Amino acid sequence: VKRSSTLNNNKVLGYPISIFFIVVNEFCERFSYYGMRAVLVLYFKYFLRWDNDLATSIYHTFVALCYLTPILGAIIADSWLGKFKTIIYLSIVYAIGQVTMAVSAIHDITDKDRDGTPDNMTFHVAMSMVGLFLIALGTGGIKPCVSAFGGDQFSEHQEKQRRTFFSVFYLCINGGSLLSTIITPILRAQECGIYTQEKCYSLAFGVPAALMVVALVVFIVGSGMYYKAEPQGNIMLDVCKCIGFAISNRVRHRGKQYPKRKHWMDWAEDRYDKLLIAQIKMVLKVLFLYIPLPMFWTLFDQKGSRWTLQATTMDGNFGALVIQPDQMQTVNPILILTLVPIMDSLIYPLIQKCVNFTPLRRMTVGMLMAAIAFVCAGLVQIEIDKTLPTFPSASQSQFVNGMGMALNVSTPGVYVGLIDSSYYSNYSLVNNGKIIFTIWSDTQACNYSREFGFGSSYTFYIPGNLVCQNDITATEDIKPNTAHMALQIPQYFFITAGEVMFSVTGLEFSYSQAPNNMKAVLQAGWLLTVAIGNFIVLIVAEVAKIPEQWAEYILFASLLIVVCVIFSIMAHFYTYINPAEIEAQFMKKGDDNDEDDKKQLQKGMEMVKRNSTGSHSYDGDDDDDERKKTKM
Ligand SMILES: CC(C)C[C@H](NC(=O)[C@@H](N)CC(C)C)C(=O)O
Repeated sequence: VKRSSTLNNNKVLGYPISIFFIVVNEFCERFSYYGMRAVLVLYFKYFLRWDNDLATSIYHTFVALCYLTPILGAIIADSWLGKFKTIIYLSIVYAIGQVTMAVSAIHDITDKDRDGTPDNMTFHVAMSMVGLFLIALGTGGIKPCVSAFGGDQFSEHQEKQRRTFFSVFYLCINGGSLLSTIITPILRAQECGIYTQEKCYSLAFGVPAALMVVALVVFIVGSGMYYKAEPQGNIMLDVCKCIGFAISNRVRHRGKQYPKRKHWMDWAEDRYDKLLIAQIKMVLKVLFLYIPLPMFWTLFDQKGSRWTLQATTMDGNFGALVIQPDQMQTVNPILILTLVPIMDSLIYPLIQKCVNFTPLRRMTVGMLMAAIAFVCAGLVQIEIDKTLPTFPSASQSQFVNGMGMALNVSTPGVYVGLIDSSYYSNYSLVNNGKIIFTIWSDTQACNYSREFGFGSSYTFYIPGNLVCQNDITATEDIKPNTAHMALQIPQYFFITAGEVMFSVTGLEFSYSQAPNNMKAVLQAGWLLTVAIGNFIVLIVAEVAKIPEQWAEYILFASLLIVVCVIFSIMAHFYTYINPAEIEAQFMKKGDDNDEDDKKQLQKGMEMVKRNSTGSHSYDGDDDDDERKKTKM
């Protein structure tokens, strides 16, 4: 009741103006986050000089932390500061973190001997770690609050608009991330510096830092237009105490002499408010439903690891466009930008005409799509395996020096090294396309050029009487990749279609099914499934150790199908609720006399009980009156 009366009336096309500031804020924040993340591993490797393993471990730890901190942000928002203030304060922390990263990447700060490399690496490492910690705290902390705060701007009867908002919100996430993952690698490739010119990581981190400041400013500008729900005390502490009491009370009253209660949480009724118990029941029902969900993210997040590695064994030549393996990941946000509007305006309404395509059904189909994507990945892997020998590592080449003197070999960006007489160089990694090597000794120098295909590997024999281009013979150790990267498009299509059905729907579902005072907490619970999904990738990759990559893809697909079946059974027994209506039954308590109180409480409890036994179903209709009839 309070909510509809305090929502401001500034609307455009039926949408509150305030959401404009929220979606722009999300666009800039995601630009900041994904832009920084895009160059992070390279920064670890080439600036901090870490090896691949350390760089990868710290990167994944950082990503996992970003999905664990939402719990903290949600607790602060729902129990203490409210969403608005939490977003402001944690955005400041976030922006400081981004600026810290940008400063940590200025090599000149400690480059006393001015040779282009930092002299006090401990300083840069320490600053980077502090920066990353603040970013994880900020980005994770605000994430559940921003989406829930956006949802708060709609009144109860604006269910359709709220659903569209979550779709637009998702578009902004992907628009921001797409733009930044294109821009920051370009910035990183620039050279900058005061004393010496080096790869410009400070600019690649600085622009995301600036965008985070813009995100904060935009959010503050909208301040006067937001509906700001007040936090209702330390709700999480109350929830924990209430659950604890219900369990201990149940254990204390084990005997047959004690009458059974319908729900184990009802054992808390002796001490706790019935409204709180009803709200906890709503949250627990949704959290229970979340249990199988991490498996979806386990598959989804392998786009950035396994699928990118798969792309390294493929041919990225698209004619006018040459795609690098890690650039294939941009197919996901590009497809999101196309698929979300198509799904919302065409596919969902069409399916809705034939079946009641409820949120949980959409999520189930989304999981199946992800499983199909991994079957596609497995099939592509089988194709690739037909074309791949096992030795040596792809995209590398070596030189064998047949001359009577030591030789130096280099190409722009790669110094193959000094090769002793009658000895061979290490394998060096070079780009695809035409590469010109400069070979020089004490007495002569020459250029040798050659076309390199994706993933190919060569050994070059430099004869004793080197004149150059025509004298060097090459053996092809590994043929160029022949499986084309376009083969990955179907798997990207399915995983992204799955993401739209699963993730966009899940975001809105988590909001709509949460009681008013725990909206951010449930959003954080949703994000926790992403964090757990990422840990499962690490565990399965470590434990399973499947020698054939295609078999690993099929294993993941099969696991998701099993989980999907379990989820669909659980979803079958879930009944959609309208938390506000249930809460309203309890809220009336203060207004009515005791007798009415009892009736209202009885009615509210009945409602929760009916809902928990699964006697009602979600009706995809957006008409408010109709919705009330079928849902309640
Ligand atoms: C919960 C997140 C995984 C959801 C969302 N991610 C996406 O929308 C991805 N399609 C982005 C892509 C660039 C990986 C997010 O909030 O970042």
